Amino acid sequence: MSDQTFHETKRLYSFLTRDYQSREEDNSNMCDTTIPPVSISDGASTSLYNDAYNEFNTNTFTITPDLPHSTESCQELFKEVILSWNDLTYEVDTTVKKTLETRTILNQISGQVKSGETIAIIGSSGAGKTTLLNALSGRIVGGRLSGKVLFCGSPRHPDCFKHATAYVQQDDLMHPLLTVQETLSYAAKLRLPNSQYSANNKINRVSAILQQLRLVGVRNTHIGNTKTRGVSGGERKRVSIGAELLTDPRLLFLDEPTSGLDSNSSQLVVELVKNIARERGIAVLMTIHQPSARIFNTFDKVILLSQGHLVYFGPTSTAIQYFSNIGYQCPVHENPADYFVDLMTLDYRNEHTLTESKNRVSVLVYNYMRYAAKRMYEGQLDTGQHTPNNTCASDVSDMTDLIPPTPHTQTWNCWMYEYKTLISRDWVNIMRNTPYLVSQAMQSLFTGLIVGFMFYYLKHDPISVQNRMGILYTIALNATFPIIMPALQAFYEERDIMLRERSSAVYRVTTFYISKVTTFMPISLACGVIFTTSVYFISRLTLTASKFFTALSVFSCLNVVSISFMLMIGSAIGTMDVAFVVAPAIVIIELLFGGLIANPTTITAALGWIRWINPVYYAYAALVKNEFDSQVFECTPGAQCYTTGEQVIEVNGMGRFSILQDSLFLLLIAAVFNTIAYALLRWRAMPRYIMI
Ligand SMILES: Nc1ncnc2c1ncn2[C@@H]1O[C@H](COP(=O)(O)OP(=O)(O)OP(=O)(O)O)[C@@H](O)[C@H]1O
Repeated sequence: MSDQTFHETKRLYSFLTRDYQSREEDNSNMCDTTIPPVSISDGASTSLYNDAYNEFNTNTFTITPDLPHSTESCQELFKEVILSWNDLTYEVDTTVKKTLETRTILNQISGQVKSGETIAIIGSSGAGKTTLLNALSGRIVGGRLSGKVLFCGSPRHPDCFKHATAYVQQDDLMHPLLTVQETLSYAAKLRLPNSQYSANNKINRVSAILQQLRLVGVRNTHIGNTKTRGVSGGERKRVSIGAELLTDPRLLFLDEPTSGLDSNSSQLVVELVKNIARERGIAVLMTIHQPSARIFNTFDKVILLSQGHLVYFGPTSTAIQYFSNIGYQCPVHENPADYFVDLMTLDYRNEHTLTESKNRVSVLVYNYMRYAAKRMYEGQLDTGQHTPNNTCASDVSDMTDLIPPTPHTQTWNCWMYEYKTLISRDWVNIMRNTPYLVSQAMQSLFTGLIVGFMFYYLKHDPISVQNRMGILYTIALNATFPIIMPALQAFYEERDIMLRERSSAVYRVTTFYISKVTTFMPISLACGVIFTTSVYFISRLTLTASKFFTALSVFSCLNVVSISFMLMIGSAIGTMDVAFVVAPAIVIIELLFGGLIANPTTITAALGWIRWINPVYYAYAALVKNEFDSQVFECTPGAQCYTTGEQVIEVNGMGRFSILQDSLFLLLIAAVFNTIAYALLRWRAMPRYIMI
């Protein structure tokens, strides 16, 4: 079918599917043939178009309408419409051969989902399934989205919509070291408002979800990931779904919930979701790539998409009949889903197959437009424009005793409760991360012993001056790379979970940020104490209580700066790969200008200022002052060497500030880094979704 035919078909469809009232007003125009039949040299398609046009005018459609006849179907009519969408179109700008082109990803998609209904969005890869799901769930970023989406009959309010709906992402981002029960319990603590749920209520809800999703047998098994063995893929998916169901959403979106699962697990996931949706009156919309025949038949309705166009939207039970009516009879032993997807897929093997498949898709799209227009004309296809009585305010508590009287008015729990829950979750996670803890402790002890014995038993001769400076610089260095890099990796994993949880407004950014600071700092400080103590005692740096504890305090300040720096990099940079290049590059500059490699007083003015913003310089200067203050060195008379520690401090350009001032500068830098990190994290967690 040519582009022109398609365009004309769309015009007709737009006209036919327009709001009933306005169409009534336009009917006279229709009789006056305002939209004339097109004449395009595209045989089959043109003829179909003209047939449809004439059919519409004479009202002699041949497609049998699938009116509900059974009792169950009649009940359908009384279900409330949770979400309806009309003429949903999504366009993005793409650059093709240096020219900017507009690409239409979704093309005038209309439909609706009712309470208790499970609808699958099916199509080949690139058909626009995820885009449609994102558009309906209010998670589209960038591009232009137009059309109308109504939630319970009203335009969506971002906050209310977020709290009343749930989205299960394709990747199950969860803490791998928590058990299934802990994962759900923490989700319940964070997501359910204390004003409506007591601690016991929350425990009961978790138990109910475990039972409903058949997770009781694995309740004490760790979630796991690619590195640690845990529950199976299907169980992990059910945990993800369970965490979302805890809040009793009115509408549940699932992006490819069966991807990566075997057919039995997929079947179980879909069936459980459908049963829970029915029981609780939740409307479910999910994308699915190529479901098995059994799974396909589980869905109440299907949305078949091809190249961003609607090919069929209606009951699963009538899909085969529909396709048969338009000339595509599904073979008896073939999986209908496979058959439909094959029909809707463009065949790129050669030019001939491509043209053929394009024509077929155009015909399918066109036929659906015709079918939809007729159904709408007869008042059977509700695109959700007429839902005046839908307020979604109906109390669904009679469906299950688990649902509280007002399930959708989530309010934030108090700051302290949220913080305590997050910190407790973090500590459980970190304490179970034995490889991380052991490697951090061993690294500190091992390098501490190596450095200590390298400079074993320092004397007070001129050579010991250089060794002392080397050892102090190593202490400063140890508070940079070994602290920043492992923490950065751990932070990225946490950050991704936070961004997912924040997209459902589970907790505040502040509580997340402070909980991270209070988790990472103690561990790095403990490692710092192990390292500094080993070095001090073995190498015999000046061993007085005051000098030792001062060195420990300076080291701790630099640790705090390093953790703040790590948080800033982790918040600023989108991906861990880039962060792992940027962070070391900056730390190397800090070390270069730290005061040992080049005397800071001799560095050119153009670069000399770097030391004033360099935490390593302040830490090293403080450690040098602490060690060399009041020291006397044995210097052979007539030889050129230091006789006092003060000379060392002065000559090496470390005497500008006192130890206290250096420490305060370190804390100031940490405060600046934390402020930037928090602002960036907030910005990153800010929703940029287009919601219509
Ligand atoms: N923001 C965007 N900019 C450019 N192209 C986009 C954008 N969003 C989606 N697309 C394109 O739109 C098409 C549909 O994407 P979508 O992810 O919805 O497909 P899908 O049906 O979910 O495919 P799959 O099953 O492979 O995930 C793809 O070709 C994709 O590249």
